[in-house]
Amino acid sequence: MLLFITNSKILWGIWQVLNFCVSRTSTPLLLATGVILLLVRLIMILREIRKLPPGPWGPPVVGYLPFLGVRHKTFLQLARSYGTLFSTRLGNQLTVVLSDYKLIREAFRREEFTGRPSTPMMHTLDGLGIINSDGRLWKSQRRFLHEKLREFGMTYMGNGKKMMEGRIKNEVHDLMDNLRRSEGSPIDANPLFALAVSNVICGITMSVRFNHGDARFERLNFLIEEGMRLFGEVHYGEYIPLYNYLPGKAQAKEKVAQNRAEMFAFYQTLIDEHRETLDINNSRDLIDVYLIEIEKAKSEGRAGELFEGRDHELQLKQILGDLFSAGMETIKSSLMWMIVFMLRNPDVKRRVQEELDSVVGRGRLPNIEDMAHLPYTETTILETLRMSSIVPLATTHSPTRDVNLNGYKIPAGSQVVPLINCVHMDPNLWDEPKQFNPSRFIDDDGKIRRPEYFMPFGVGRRMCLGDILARMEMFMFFACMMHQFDICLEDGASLPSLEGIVGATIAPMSFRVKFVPRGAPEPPIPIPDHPHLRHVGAH
Ligand code: HEM
Repeated sequence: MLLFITNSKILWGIWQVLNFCVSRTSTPLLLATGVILLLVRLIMILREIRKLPPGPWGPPVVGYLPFLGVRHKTFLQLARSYGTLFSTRLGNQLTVVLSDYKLIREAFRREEFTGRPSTPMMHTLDGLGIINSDGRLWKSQRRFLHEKLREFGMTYMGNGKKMMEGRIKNEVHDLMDNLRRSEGSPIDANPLFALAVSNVICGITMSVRFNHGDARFERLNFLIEEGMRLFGEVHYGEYIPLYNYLPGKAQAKEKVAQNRAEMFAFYQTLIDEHRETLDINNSRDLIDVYLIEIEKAKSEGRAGELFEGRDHELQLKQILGDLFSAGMETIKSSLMWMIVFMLRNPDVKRRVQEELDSVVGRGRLPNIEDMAHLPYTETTILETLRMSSIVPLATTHSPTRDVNLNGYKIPAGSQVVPLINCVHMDPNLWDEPKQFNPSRFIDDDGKIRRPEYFMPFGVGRRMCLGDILARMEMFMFFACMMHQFDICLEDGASLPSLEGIVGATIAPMSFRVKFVPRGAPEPPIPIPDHPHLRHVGAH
């Protein structure tokens, strides 16, 4: 049945042939011709299907969509039944799921897998930015951002590293102060971590820093959270376009667009302010870098080619949005998971604190230089990333042409997802994968080892662009928090759940925690602001 519906063009052709025959021939001959044609077509379609990876197929139109539930969990179950490369149809989208790390690596290092699927949501975003763009625009933007972000300190080397450490330290100090203000009473730490992490990425991209309680920051966060919720509401429309025309769904989609417009208006104000004070020989942040690039292209007469002919400022605004959403939620969720795992594993917590006390001492805060001497602290972060797999399906890839993978055909335009949570919990790769054990990342001579099946940042050509920043940030926030505070539950409270909330990332469910200062409180160390950083809002 599914085959007949999905091949309506063929049916139409057959119908035409039959009509033609009716007018010229007798009924039995007509029927025989029709049946033969249908059988031939059926065989051709079945042959095509046999080339696809195996997998479950659902009813016509909706496919496996009604049985999907929580995607990464359902895919994990299906991988157990159908193997490490399976496919299924979700609405009108063929989805291919990879859960073998070698296969994921093999696929994602190939140019053909750098495409993004063409879905209604992608159309809303207009293929702009970095995360949802593909083809030449993505390639040029990836190269450009890679180079420019290194200049802003997303590197482990040289002055850039120092500059980035300075920025992060500012936010670490602020966060420590805010946590200390709670005076050891139970709090929901989520908003404080969100603020600190946002300030790092907003500093790099727009020279903006928000203070606690800032209305603009709260609005931005609200828009992002509402965006996620609305995206969930219209999610089925990604697979069945007609779904978005159901009552209520069109409004949700409209609201997504309105929210995006409001965020873009915020970015536009900052772009305009930057343009007024632009010094083309000295870029303060990523907005300046883009404005200088635009000016340069204009003066060299190649403005029309810049960003593959797309609107320059729209592209810049989408880049700002992409980096804010990619760089904020991921790190905040990871840090919140670190707190969860520390509460659930007091022995690990104690060992991290012992290591910090013996290597760093109590007289100063940890810094990036200490990272190399704190293997247990670092591997506690790695183990958190492994167990939480906060981006379990990475971002969806889509082959730009029909490709062959492991003997199967992966058609152009299909959706290809890596099942990172499956790789991270595979008992054939990890000893007792459900146990929280940072030492698994430390080899016999005490060195940290990152096996190739550890892939929290994805792999290949579209691997995370912010992994260096993420590692630095997570280390600084986590090490300083553990150095300064004992993390405890309020009396009688149960341990926070390992079940996460599925949104853009998998974040821990809300919980309250006490930050009890350890030893003498650290005197605040004044660190000069980045010269261009603007403070927004009231303390
Ligand atoms: C714990 C923190 C983070 C994790 C776990 C993480 C994970 C990921 C993953 C799994 C992908 C998709 C890879 C793929 O599709 O194959 C990705 C893409 C991306 N990430 Fe991250 N990320 C983190 C932090 C950051 C930060 C701080 C930034 C900001 C600079 C960032 C920027 C990006 C961008 C721009 C992409 C898209 C790259 C592209 O499409 O070419 N990420 N990240």
